[in-house]
Amino acid sequence: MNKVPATVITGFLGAGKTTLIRHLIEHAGGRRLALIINEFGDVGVDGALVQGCGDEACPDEDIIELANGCICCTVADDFLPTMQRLLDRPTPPDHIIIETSGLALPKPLVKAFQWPDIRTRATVDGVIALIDAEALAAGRFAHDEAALTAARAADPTLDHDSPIEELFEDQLACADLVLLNKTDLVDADTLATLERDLGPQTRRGVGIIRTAKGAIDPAILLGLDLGVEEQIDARPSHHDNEEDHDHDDFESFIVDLGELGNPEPVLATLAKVIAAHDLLRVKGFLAIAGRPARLVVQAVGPRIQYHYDRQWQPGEQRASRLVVIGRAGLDRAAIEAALDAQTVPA
Ligand SMILES: Nc1nc2c(ncn2[C@@H]2O[C@H](COP(=O)(O)OP(=O)(O)OP(=O)(O)O)[C@@H](O)[C@H]2O)c(=O)[nH]1
Repeated sequence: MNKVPATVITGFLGAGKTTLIRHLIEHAGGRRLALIINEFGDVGVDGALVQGCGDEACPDEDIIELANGCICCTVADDFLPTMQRLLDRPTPPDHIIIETSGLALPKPLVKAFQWPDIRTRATVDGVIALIDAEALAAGRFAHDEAALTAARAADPTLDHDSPIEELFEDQLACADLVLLNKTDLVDADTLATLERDLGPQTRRGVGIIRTAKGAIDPAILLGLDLGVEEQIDARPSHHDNEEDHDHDDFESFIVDLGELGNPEPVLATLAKVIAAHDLLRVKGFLAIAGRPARLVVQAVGPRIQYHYDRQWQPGEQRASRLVVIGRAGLDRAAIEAALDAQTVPA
């Protein structure tokens, strides 16, 4: 029996995974794709952004959201039953695309393909890691050398990089192909330096391809046919000796707001909040008073992007909802109060 190939898309928060997947669906070339989308927060922003963008290649019922925390920690409860249901269908999809949350380790997910009921019917075609070139150039995945040296001086047994750096390294070490994305945001010299520095962090023979907005021919990504689950044990991870990897280093919550005033002051406030609380990621939908369309807001570190994506539907509640993700210990009350001050009185 032919196994259904599955491609795992990994990459830190905001690297461009959903954008890449939209591009894949829009250029599927006759393949019937199923998507499994996993988000750290549980608002389902990514699913909402992919729905309807390629009905023939991937109708909405083939987009499955796993919003119960990071997929790497809920493999048995969420991921395996989902895979089983997909594979049990009378006509399973031609290819399964799995978007892991930006804080997920890809290795436990690939290992799930070793489970008896899955390994006979599906295989990991390849693991693709996306990197935000702008964030990498800004040093956002590197540890603070001074802080680490001080911590090691206090505790010589300490063998712990920053949690972000560990995740970044794990995602990279698991990849069969690396996409250095957001090349439109950095200059050519910087890109060349990034590529040179990334080389030694990837496994031998792994290619690094430059992309902008995830625009790449799906034929390059899909059909690698590597059977990664057979070799995954040889790929190193910082978390190999841990029973259970938890995400205590990070925190996420949802801010629910009503209708907001003019977008400019709202976005200016958001920029201040992100800087003041060193937020990693903010995304969601805003209802702007007097505007018939909803405003999609996407912030990755300090960079905020936004656009109106569609009209509010009849019967749909005009409300604003943002997922906020940062390092553990966020001052939730202060963040909510600052954003709530932008709400217009009902
Ligand atoms: N300028 C630029 N922006 C990009 C590119 N790729 C993605 N983006 C933007 O970066 C933001 C995050 O992109 P997503 O595709 O949502 O990233 P993600 O990796 O799915 O994010 P999480 O699921 O939250 O981890 C969005 O505003 C995208 O429009 C790119 O190549 N260039």
